[in-house]
Amino acid sequence: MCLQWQTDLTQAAEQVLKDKASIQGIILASAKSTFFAGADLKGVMRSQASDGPRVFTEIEGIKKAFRTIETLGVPVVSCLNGTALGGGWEVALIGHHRIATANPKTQFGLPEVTLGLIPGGGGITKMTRQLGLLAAQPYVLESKLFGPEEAQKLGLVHEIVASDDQLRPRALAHIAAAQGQPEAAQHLWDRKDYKMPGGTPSNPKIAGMLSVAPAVLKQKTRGLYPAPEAALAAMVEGAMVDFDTAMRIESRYLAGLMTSQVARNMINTFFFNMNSIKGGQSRPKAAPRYKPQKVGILGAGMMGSGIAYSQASRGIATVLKDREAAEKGKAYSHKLTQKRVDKGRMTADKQAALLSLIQPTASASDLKGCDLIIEAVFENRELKAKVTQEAEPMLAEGGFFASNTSTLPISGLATASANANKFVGIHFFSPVDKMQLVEIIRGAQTMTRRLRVLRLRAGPGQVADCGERLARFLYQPYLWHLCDGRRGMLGEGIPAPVIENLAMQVGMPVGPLAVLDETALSLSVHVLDQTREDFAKEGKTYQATPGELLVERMVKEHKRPGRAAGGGFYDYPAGQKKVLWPELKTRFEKSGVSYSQQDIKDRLLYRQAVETARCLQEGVC
Ligand SMILES: CCCCCCCCCCCCC[C@H](O)CC(=O)SCCNC(=O)CCNC(=O)[C@H](O)C(C)(C)COP(=O)(O)OP(=O)(O)OC[C@H]1O[C@@H](n2cnc3c(N)ncnc32)[C@H](O)[C@@H]1OP(=O)(O)O
Repeated sequence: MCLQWQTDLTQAAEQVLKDKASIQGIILASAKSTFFAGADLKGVMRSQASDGPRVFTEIEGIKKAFRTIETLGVPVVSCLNGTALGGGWEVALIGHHRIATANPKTQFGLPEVTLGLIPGGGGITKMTRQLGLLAAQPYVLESKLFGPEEAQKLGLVHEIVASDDQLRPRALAHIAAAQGQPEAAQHLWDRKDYKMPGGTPSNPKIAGMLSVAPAVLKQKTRGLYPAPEAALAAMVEGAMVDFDTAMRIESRYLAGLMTSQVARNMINTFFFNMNSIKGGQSRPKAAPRYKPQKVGILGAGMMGSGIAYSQASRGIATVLKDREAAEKGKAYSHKLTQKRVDKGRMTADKQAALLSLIQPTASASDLKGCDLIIEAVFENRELKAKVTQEAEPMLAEGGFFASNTSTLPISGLATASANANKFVGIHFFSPVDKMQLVEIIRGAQTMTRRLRVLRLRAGPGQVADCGERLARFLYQPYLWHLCDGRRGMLGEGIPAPVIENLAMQVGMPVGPLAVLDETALSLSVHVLDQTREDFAKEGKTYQATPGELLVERMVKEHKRPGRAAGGGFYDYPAGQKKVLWPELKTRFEKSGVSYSQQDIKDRLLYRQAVETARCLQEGVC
């Protein structure tokens, strides 16, 4: 929906109006494999708050042309050969009759709110009038997309054809059959006898539900996303007025959002940046994709067991080695898959096939022939060196070795390896089966080519390539510094519930103290001890931060090592929700400490911004 398209649309609408007498019907079709991708998001990115009035006029201009076509008095048929999203679906909705090609890859719907916008090209008004205020909500407020079959069930598509070449003949046949039938040239909502399915907001049942809808929505958005709130308002306000006024209400809300910083940020992040990542922007262009045939995992703790699951679920033969816990580690994959089997999301056969790929063992000789071995043992240099030296000789010709360490410098660990140039960090995140990020860390001697191959091999999702940043890694120091600031606040005497709640209010999924509990306070203390030792070896003294000292007290003095060990900043009563450890109040809170909620929010976010900028500066990609 770029400017050129807007001009062409206006001209086409003026033309059909002139030629009205000689037109029997109109076919909307696309010359591309995608039917229509909607508003020009690059154009939206360029808009500023001061463009509001102009954007409102543009939106209204587009909808006036839509209206000219759909109220001309002739049947309009949309031939949907492919995906129609956002403004693209709104174009499809001009048609009184919609025919789609059967294709499981085709997507229809209104993704606007995921981009900080609303379907203000008629999408809200028309979907609400077609489906009703309640049934339309998932499609408008939650951007639920749907394929041709679901569209047909919803009455949004009227015919499905097997192939694109059948679209035009079917459309022509429909137009021929519709001659002399005025209702075939009219939308449902333009008919005199139209009634909104389920009722309008004046219906007491609907009114009751609508009275709680803003609160329910706010619980989900925490008031941080303006688009879903605007979409709900446009739906409800629009349902109380005539069609044209409803369309204008939509346009007003959309113009405000389209020229907002929030929408620009969301479009940039969730569309353009995500597309670049998915398209492998930083991957080498020429290197072929590669999948290891056999992977060895050393250590069947929480991380090792999760990594074994992640490899096996991608069809990779996996050897899980642990002196005592290998069977237990494999049982973790059984537990994960059993939940899916129980819910009918996985067949028992598929579960059995996945589990058969995991070979638990206590013997290093079973690692023979692995083309990748990932060490995931306890964060202890001596232990890591020992298992590296034991396992490395088992690697297949050309194979390489990786450490899943989250805290220890790769170059240092690589000194235990006979092939430091084939030694890298592959850092998975906990819980491995859920977390998309995998961090690849180059040691000082890691061959770049090795790293490139690895980036194509790596785990579940996105990969960050970071050199050995600040002698630790990308995400870990990121989290470290963030959490350090936050636990430091607790040390200043700020009440723990205030820190946790304000973090959630700025958009974090859980509070920082909860995150620290998950990653284990004992791990932080272990790193602190190791850092002190490292400094001491160089004749220096490490000055621990207030945050580090607080966690050290939690672990060493109060015996609160974290969630896995039964409790940390939180208590975890069995079968109940976690609660903040009541003694935090007496041990850390300082009565009379003064703080501003806004300052705390800013501190939480500034730290994140500074760390992100530092990553960019250091070329992490
Ligand atoms: C001054 C302010 C200007 C104001 C403009 C006023 C316009 C007014 C319009 C108002 C009325 C309508 C309002 C409407 O309700 C709002 C919207 O429509 S929001 C947009 C909703 N659409 C989407 O979210 C779809 C986005 N696209 C996709 O999901 C996918 O591209 C696809 C359609 C599923 C196709 O996928 P693929 O085949 O894999 O193709 P690619 O994704 O690789 O895309 C190829 C290429 O095209 C670029 N591109 C795709 N869609 C858009 C887009 N909507 N805007 C801009 N560019 C788009 C994509 O980035 C790729 O580019 P490349 O990487 O090759 O450079």
